[in-house]
Amino acid sequence: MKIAVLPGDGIGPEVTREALKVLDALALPQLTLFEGDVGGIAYKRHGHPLPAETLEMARAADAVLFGAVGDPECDTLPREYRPEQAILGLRSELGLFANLRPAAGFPGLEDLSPLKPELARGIDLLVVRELNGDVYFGDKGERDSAGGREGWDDMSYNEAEVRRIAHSAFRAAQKRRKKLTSVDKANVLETSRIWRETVIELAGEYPDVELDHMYVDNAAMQLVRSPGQFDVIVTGNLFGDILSDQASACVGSIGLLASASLGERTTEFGTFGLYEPIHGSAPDIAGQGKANPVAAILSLAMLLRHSLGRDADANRIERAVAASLSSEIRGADLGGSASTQEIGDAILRHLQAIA
Ligand SMILES: NC(=O)c1ccc[n+]([C@@H]2O[C@H](COP(=O)([O-])OP(=O)(O)OC[C@H]3O[C@@H](n4cnc5c(N)ncnc54)[C@H](O)[C@@H]3O)[C@@H](O)[C@H]2O)c1
Ligand SMILES: CC(C)[C@H](C(=O)O)[C@@H](O)C(=O)O
Ligand SMILES: [Mg+2]
Repeated sequence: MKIAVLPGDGIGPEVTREALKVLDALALPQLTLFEGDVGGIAYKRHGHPLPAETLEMARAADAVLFGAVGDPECDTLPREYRPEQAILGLRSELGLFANLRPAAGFPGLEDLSPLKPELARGIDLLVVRELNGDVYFGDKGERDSAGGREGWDDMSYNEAEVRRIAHSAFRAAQKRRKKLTSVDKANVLETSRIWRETVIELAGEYPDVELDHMYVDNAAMQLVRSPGQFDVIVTGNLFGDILSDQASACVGSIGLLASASLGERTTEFGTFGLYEPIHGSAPDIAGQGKANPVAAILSLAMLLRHSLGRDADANRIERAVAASLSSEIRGADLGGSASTQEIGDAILRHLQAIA
């Protein structure tokens, strides 16, 4: 089993270190780790945020464990050299079109959510975010206009792109509470009209799944008003990015939510994938030991489940995280004072107790 570890920038290396501690404690046989540079650190060391050797390392692995990219010192570079291009490049080069972002309330954290505790307790949803298309990957640029410099980004989705992510979402719903909400802006966008019509066409193949549609503005509102109504949400790249950060705040902190990015490639043990927290490099707290490593540790659990076929280990990690959170060892993001390392150590202790 080969895992490519790409810690990246800012808090990426800090949270990835804690995830690797947990992985180490599992003492998996025949596991090889490869570590590569990605993001701002890769630009500074190799002149490119996604060096060819990093991409090759990712390709050759069964799974990629990714930290975060983003470095304020790189913000004024031409777009192709900016750290964020590295994660976009990995997602598209590796064909990872389905981004699963689960958000569920943790016992003991209800009072830390900005929502009423009874609402926070009811959150158990999965955002299935399309990851290879939309306005992220359309043509873009800058041109002159009567109003001065004008930036433009093409937004598009074709039927094939919608179909493959919709299949992923319907299948995910079948394994959960069988309810799928497709989120779009079909009252305004042609992209969304094709999206909605294509999802409806596919629904006939999944008669056991209840499908509804919601405009994204309403979805953002419903997510804070009554999040318990959602089971699986399927949406495009941009809307999924925004709604998943919002869902994380409803649960309690962006430091809690993990993600899996999957495509069609399978490995000897499962599905090839890239696993990362939904948060970024958090330059405002980097290097201070304040980052919550839970999202990174839960991303490792998703890696074990989807790419390495190790469900029991994944479940054990998830139980250890839940136990640790309810034991009130929490970081600054959750009103506590535990450091990144102390949170990792606490999870490790719970993991060993669960064995
Ligand atoms: N997948 C990725 O690598 C990824 C994702 C999002 C943002 N980014 C990049 O990260 C940089 C910073 O972006 P941003 O500030 O908008 O988003 P961010 O997610 O990095 O941070 C948003 C806020 O949440 C806090 N936060 C994030 N993760 C946390 C954690 N684990 N524990 C405690 N607090 C945490 C931060 O301190 C900050 O106040 C930018 O360069 C951005 O492009 C990268
Ligand atoms: C850094 C950025 C390109 C990325 C995205 O928008 O997909 C991030 O916000 C995320 O959620 O993974
Ligand atoms: Mg995001």
